[in-house]
Amino acid sequence: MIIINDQLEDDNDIYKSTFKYYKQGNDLSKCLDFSKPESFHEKTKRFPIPNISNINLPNCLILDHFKPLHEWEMYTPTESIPGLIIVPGILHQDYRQEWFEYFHNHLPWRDELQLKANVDLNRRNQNQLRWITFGFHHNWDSKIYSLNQPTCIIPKRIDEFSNVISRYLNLDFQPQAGIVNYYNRKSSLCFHTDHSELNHSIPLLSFSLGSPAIFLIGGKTKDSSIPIVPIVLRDSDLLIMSGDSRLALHAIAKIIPEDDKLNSKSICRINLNIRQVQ
Ligand SMILES: O=C(O)CCC(=O)C(=O)O
Ligand SMILES: [Fe+2]
Repeated sequence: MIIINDQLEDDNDIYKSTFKYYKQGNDLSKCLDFSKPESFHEKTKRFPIPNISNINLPNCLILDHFKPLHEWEMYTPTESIPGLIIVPGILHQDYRQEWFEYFHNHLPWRDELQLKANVDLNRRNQNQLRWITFGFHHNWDSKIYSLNQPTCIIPKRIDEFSNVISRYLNLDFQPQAGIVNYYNRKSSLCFHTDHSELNHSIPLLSFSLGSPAIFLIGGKTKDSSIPIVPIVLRDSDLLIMSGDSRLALHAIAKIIPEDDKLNSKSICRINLNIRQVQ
């Protein structure tokens, strides 16, 4: 009897079953996929990009890496929790590999940035890397940011990236903390919310590099009536979690490796997640 009850509970957890469904299968037919217009045209609303004729970011070395602003497209899914924004493919094709390599081969080994990681960064074991954090560090157990740490270092490229996005999209955003997530073809990330930051009215920026992934986003709690929306996040897609979506449950159910010969331990997707804490 008890076993049957347990089974029922599992089946009733739509978050668990949806995650399992997308983790196990390769069914992309219900996903919003911004590389396939027929998959998203009727399920998203497109809104205009702010009209900024010239942006002046002194010494910004990476501005040329982005597509010109008039080529950016901004969408919000009509069924998802409000406030979720997707800006697909913001980098020029020529720079995408270079950005992946920067986060894969360069950033983690920069001692002076006072990074934290799931591994000993002195050992340079790339394939074991799952995450690094920068800026105000987050205590995973207490879920509290160390706001009194003596220095809060934001890597220059990430600071410039945040500035370009804020200026282009007219956001009031200061990068103060962040995580870089490293995924291999077998990796996934369970449903969670990001609520440790003190000010939830400020959006969170999430930038994907490398292999596509199935991202799921639902409501703020599992008993919410808001549907879980599956979205394929591809190389150089920007996701902004603002408004209600800032505190929504979200997950990465599956990585879709594009190269079948890829070693199962090799990092094939990287996500940069930048937050303003206070
Ligand atoms: O990898 C992703 O796209 C999501 C990462 C994420 O949700 C997080 O770091 O909190
Ligand atoms: Fe998250």
